[in-house]
Amino acid sequence: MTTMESLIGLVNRIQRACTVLGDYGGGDNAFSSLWEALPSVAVVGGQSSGKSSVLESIVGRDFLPRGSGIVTRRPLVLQLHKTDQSSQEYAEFLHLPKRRFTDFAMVRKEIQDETDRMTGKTKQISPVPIHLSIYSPHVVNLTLIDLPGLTKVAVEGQPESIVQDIETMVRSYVEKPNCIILAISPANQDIATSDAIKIAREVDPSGDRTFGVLTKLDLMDKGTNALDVLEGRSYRLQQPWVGIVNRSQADINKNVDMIVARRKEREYFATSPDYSHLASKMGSEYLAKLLSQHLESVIRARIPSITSLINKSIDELESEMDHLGRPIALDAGAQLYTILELCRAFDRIFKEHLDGGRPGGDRVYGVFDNQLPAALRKLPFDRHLSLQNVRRVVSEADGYQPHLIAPEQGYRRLIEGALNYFRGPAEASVDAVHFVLKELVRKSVGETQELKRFPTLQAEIAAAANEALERFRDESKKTVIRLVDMESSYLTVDFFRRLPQEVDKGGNPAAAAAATATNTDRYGEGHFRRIGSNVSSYVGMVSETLKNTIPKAVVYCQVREAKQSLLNRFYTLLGKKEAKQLSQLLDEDPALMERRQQCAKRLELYKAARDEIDSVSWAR
Ligand SMILES: Nc1nc2c(ncn2[C@@H]2O[C@H](COP(=O)(O)OP(=O)(O)OP(=O)(O)O)[C@@H](O)[C@H]2O)c(=O)[nH]1
Repeated sequence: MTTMESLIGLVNRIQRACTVLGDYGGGDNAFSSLWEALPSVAVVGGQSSGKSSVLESIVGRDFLPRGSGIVTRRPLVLQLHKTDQSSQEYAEFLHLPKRRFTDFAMVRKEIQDETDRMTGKTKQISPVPIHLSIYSPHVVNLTLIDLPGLTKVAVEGQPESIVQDIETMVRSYVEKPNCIILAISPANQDIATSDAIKIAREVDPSGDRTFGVLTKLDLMDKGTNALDVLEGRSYRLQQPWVGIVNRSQADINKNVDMIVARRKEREYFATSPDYSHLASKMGSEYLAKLLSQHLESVIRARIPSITSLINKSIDELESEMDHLGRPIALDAGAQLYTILELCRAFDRIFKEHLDGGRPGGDRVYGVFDNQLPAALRKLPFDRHLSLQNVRRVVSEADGYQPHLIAPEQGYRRLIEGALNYFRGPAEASVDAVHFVLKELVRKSVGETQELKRFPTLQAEIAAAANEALERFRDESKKTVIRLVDMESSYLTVDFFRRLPQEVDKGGNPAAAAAATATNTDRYGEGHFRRIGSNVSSYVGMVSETLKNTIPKAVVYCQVREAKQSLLNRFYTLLGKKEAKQLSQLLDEDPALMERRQQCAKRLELYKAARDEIDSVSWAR
């Protein structure tokens, strides 16, 4: 069953949590304010209009600082908690959580001291509220915010801006649509000149959330009364006006007890010829009940939207926390674990690029399918196997004794010379794949969201990956060059055995004729052209082979290694690092740390608020 206590108590607790976490109205906060979503009652009025007196008579205790000039210089959030009839009255400040004040003179002193702590002993003001809770059987559950009194002139020792500063602070509270305005005006002044009504009218023109309170009824000139105001004829509000008779200065000086004062106030209204017909709706006790009931109904109406604000904020904050990353542990083991997790996250993305799922891996195949064959086609074999060159190479190989049947040495030299050309495309394929892999590392580092918060580690992983790729490239180059060298070191015997001499044996007359011609033409142009063409077909065959084996070597040495052991060496080095070096790797951007801290604080606040709401069972 929802009770007034539980609803107002709930808002009290959320307000306290807000203040602890630096979220209060008028504060400069980058986040949407939960405080602002909560209903509150702000006491507004000109200096000496009787604000403190009203507050004290609602509480039934003297506890507010008194003095001339500006006394209330910080907002005072006064939370009243009704306790069992038998329990002792005490007060507690949020900034002094373990101390219970039973002497209300000490409460007054602490308000003064705490004000001075924030503003110095100057007459400056501060928007940071002081939170005071009063637990008493004589109060109703209610939260009131006492604000500095509106003034028209700065007094000695105050900056000229004070008049405006106070108004700005008061306005920052009362302009919030959730703020109930307790507008205090003295009855011995023309209502048209009331500071409280003036500001209330500006921020709440319809008068929905303004409660007009008329103090000092007893000080009105004889023969006059405030019925025009109290009955709503002078200035109409949606809520009823409440008249009050507080203790006079003389009563205060005589230390007239609050309980006595309340009784006297009741008697005043009961016996007053002007107001006795309104007696049941006048006085500070009635005002307290009225406010409490109103606050309760406002809170009840606001709960669904507060709940949805809280849930929405929690979702937003959690997703922001996920984005920012959770805080890092301090011990070396946990740090190493975090680093390894981050490395793995990067590695996973890198592999996705290679295996598909993310783009880029296909460019490796592009190297094998386009670049390598194109480079092979462009090799200058025509020049190398031109008639002129063939003749020159063969002759040089023969020396003083020209070859008799076939130029074995000449063939070898021509073939070796041609095969040498394959080194270029082989190495170029290695380099091309290297650059594809390097680019994928760069992309993967950028795409690893988790790494964004650790610029140092990000750079180290990129460096380690690139260094590994360099090693794989060296190994790959050695392997492909070896493939080319292997082709030179042992020629395919079958190929030569199948050359035209063998064709002769087939008994083909045309071939036989050609063979005869070969003999006659042995050292002529045709002879060298045939040598060139034989070498060319041999080289063509080797080219086909290499077109297949170079990709195999490149994938084996670079792509496969990158997939399997890109960060292996880095892992080994990590294992040898000391705690300090590990935490250096997890060095975060300070702005990010700050943002996370703020987010975490907020999240804590909203979760606490959600728990508070959950803990109250609502009557639907
Ligand atoms: N007789 C009589 N005196 C009152 C009444 N209300 C306030 N006073 C006196 O008016 C003076 C000012 O009252 P406060 O309650 O201090 O007024 P305030 O608005 O809090 O003043 P500041 O804190 O200075 O802005 C005190 O001397 C009170 O005793 C009232 O209803 N009747």
